[in-house]
Amino acid sequence: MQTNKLRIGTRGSPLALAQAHMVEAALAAQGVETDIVVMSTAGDRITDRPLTEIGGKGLFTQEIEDALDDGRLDLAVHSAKDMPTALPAGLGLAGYLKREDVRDALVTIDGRTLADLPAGAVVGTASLRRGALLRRLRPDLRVEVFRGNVQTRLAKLRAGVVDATLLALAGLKRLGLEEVATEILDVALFPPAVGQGAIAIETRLGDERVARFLAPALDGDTAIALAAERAFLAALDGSCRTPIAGHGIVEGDRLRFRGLILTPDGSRFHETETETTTEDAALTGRRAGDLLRERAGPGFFDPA
Ligand SMILES: NCc1[nH]cc(CCC(=O)O)c1CC(=O)O
Repeated sequence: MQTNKLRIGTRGSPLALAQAHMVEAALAAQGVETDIVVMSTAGDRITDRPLTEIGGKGLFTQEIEDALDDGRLDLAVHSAKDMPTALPAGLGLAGYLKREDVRDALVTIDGRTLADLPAGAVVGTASLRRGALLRRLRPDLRVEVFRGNVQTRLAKLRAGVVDATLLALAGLKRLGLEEVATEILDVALFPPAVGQGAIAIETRLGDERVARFLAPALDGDTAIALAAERAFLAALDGSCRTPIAGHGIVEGDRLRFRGLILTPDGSRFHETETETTTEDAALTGRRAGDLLRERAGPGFFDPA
């Protein structure tokens, strides 16, 4: 028998599942029935090497996108932060749920804040951006590569493998773990990754049926901010090897955008801040990216 349920593809981590359930709930609110299909990706299976070594962001999306492309799925739910700027032919981001808090949180076991951590304390993070921002503020700390999903990282922290870790507050909130955050870091000091806090919904381009069902669940301001941020990332040709932060804030018909690139050791950085109309979001992001690339000059991202 033919079923009209929409099939939602997701990774199987607790955070991915929580996010898929949020999309499911948004669709259920309009009477749209769904099935959640859990898929494993290369990024989930390879957990013993830094992501930069295995080769990029598509790692967490390939298997899901293949299933979307050949019709086994109708939509896929992702953390916007984990989505490459270029998607496979025939697929696109239909939009985003309303964005959660974009900030990073420091987590320590004993309640010490970033300022309280002693010299030499070990901070685990897999993110080049967090590592570079951390080194810029506290060059006396030791930053170590630290992978695994949110629960795995918290378990390593409790086991004493590291003294502290940095996680997206959005993820902690969605997992009901907000209270583990020791310190919520200000965006001025710790600007977020492009897309942080936003849940992206990927669909087949031209699938009008799915687009119609999704439309009421999507948030316009989030889409504007993300258009600027993702254009910024694309202009910088941002790979996993580049510490980049980009943050768009929409207020009425105005968009404020801040972009930052750093060397991995945090010693050098270039930053830009602009305000434009929301209509120019993608252009604003692209110009900011071009500007920083030009200012940084060739070689900025190449390890010396
Ligand atoms: N790369 C993993 C990832 N992708 C999205 C989030 C958090 C949720 C979000 O940013 O929406 C996380 C975990 C983290 O950074 O702590």
